[in-house]
Amino acid sequence: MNLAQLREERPLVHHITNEVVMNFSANGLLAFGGSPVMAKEREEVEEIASVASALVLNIGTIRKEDIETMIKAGQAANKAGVPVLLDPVGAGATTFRKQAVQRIVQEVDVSVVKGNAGEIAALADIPLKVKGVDAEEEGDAEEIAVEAAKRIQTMVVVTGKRDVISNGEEFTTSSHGTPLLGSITGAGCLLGSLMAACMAIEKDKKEAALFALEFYNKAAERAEKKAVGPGTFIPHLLDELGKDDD
Ligand SMILES: Nc1ncnc2c1ncn2[C@@H]1O[C@H](COP(=O)(O)OP(=O)(O)O)[C@@H](O)[C@H]1O
Ligand SMILES: Cc1ncsc1CCOP(=O)(O)O
Ligand SMILES: [Mg+2]
Repeated sequence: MNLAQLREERPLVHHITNEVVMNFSANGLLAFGGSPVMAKEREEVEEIASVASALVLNIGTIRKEDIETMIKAGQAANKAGVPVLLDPVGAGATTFRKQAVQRIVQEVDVSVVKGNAGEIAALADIPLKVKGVDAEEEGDAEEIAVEAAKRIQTMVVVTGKRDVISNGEEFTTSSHGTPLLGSITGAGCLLGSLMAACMAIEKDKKEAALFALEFYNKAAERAEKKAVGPGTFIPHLLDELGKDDD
């Protein structure tokens, strides 16, 4: 994965995402070196998705009418060869969310699904308890990642204390980061934006996902050292995302 190339090209990442994190994701992606655009009007999503360098579908505050919009955008991206990242936020919390993401993975050729253990387990119908948008128990992240990737036939990234990437046959684990990431909202969503930007530059999806995971979590480790709490962690994280990896 060539970070200098990413920062030179500034890939345009089209987001159909939740209202909670829009601003944070845009700022974090800009700091990293990408170019964000948030657009969810059904009339325009196909046009934007097909000229973007990557598409993020994040169901955090999804409403019924948004499902169709996400599918349209995803299919336009597929036609144009634009990679699609799905974040099944809160998929384990309600039947509505679970069915929405299950429909999206059926109708869109999703390049990578990234979520916490509870969300990925729900999407793949693997039993696990969840509460709201956070996983209540991590379960076996490796087992969930491999089984989910096998069932939905796409690359899966399970995030948490340990992050696991799997294609359904093998898995790779990464253990960087800080629990402070769990004290701010949008930490997972922003990781998805970075991963999508990396997929625009690096065609090997696993390499792109692993680079984004490690770069992001190492930036968070550096930010933690400078922060006094979640409030000051956020600006330090944004600053660290703009630096080179060590
Ligand atoms: N306890 C932890 N220790 C280190 N890193 C963590 C921890 N929990 C989450 N992370 C990191 O925070 C980011 C968001 O992960 P997670 O909290 O699972 O997502 P979400 O916010 O979508 O639930 C990931 O980069 C993950 O590696
Ligand atoms: C709190 C909340 N509620 C709906 S979407 C959202 C943001 C979730 O962000 P993340 O999954 O990155 O923690
Ligand atoms: Mg999340």
